[in-house]
Amino acid sequence: MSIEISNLNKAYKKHKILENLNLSIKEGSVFGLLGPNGAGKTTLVSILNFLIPKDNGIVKVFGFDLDKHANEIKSISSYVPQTYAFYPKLTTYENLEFFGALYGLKANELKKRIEYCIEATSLEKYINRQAHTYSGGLKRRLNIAIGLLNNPKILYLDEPTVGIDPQSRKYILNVIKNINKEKNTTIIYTSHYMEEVEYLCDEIAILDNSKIILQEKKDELIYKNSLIKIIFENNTTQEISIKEDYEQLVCLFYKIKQENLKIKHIDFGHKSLEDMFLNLTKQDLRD
Ligand SMILES: Nc1ncnc2c1ncn2[C@@H]1O[C@H](COP(=O)(O)OP(=O)(O)OP(=O)(O)O)[C@@H](O)[C@H]1O
Repeated sequence: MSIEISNLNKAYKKHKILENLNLSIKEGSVFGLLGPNGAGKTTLVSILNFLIPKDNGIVKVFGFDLDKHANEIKSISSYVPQTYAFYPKLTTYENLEFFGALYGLKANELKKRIEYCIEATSLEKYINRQAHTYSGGLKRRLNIAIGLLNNPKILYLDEPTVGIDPQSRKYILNVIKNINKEKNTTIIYTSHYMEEVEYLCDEIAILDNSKIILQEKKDELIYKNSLIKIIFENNTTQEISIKEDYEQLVCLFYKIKQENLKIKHIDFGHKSLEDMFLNLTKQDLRD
């Protein structure tokens, strides 16, 4: 396991943000952490990255205990925050040199790491341009490039595609997929873009009311929410959830046979992740 959390608690005064939270994340997975505004996603990721302390609970990262092995955990983790975390007056190369030096990387190794980070995020053309001149998509890619400098085994990405166009978003999602595939890096990905999470992640958890209310492999989630839509020749349609309405499905096929109903088209799909999310978390605003 890359992350094992048991009975994690965090509160601000009397406001409980995380309450007896349990979570396990497998090594090498791309893990989507979802939740409504204010659910506690950033709080959880911040605890895992030593930005804020937990109140109590046991947290292990690659077997290292958060309370006892901070240095070991920091050396294998990297956190890419929602905000831009680079110097706008520096170029890509200068930013990477600066942050690489902070990791203590020496000349030769630093050069190699910088080359890898530039290639992984396709920033070759921009290495000598000051970061403040970049588009939103390039800035996001530079943020990720900096996050790769320490060759992390676990990479936290907090809403890395906010405020950029669909082309840049797709590009960044593929960059993330490649990092995971090439290096088996565990990716913890928070986002409000459900279609992104569906495209990228192999496992999904939803945080709400200070607890994990769902954790499921994506394929399993899709299977459980499969829908069959039958359109009849008289243009009436019937949509049936295969898992929930099994009896209804059998009755329908019985009726089709008995009444010799003519089918124009059968569609097979699944509920969108957004529908599943709203179903579970309900529609009322949190913040
Ligand atoms: N320093 C703080 N003091 C008091 N309350 C805080 C503090 N930091 C966060 N909170 C509260 O903790 C809750 C969880 O916040 P957090 O930022 O972790 O949520 P989130 O799931 O990341 O939300 P979003 O999707 O909007 O980014 C919110 O209600 C927030 O107002």
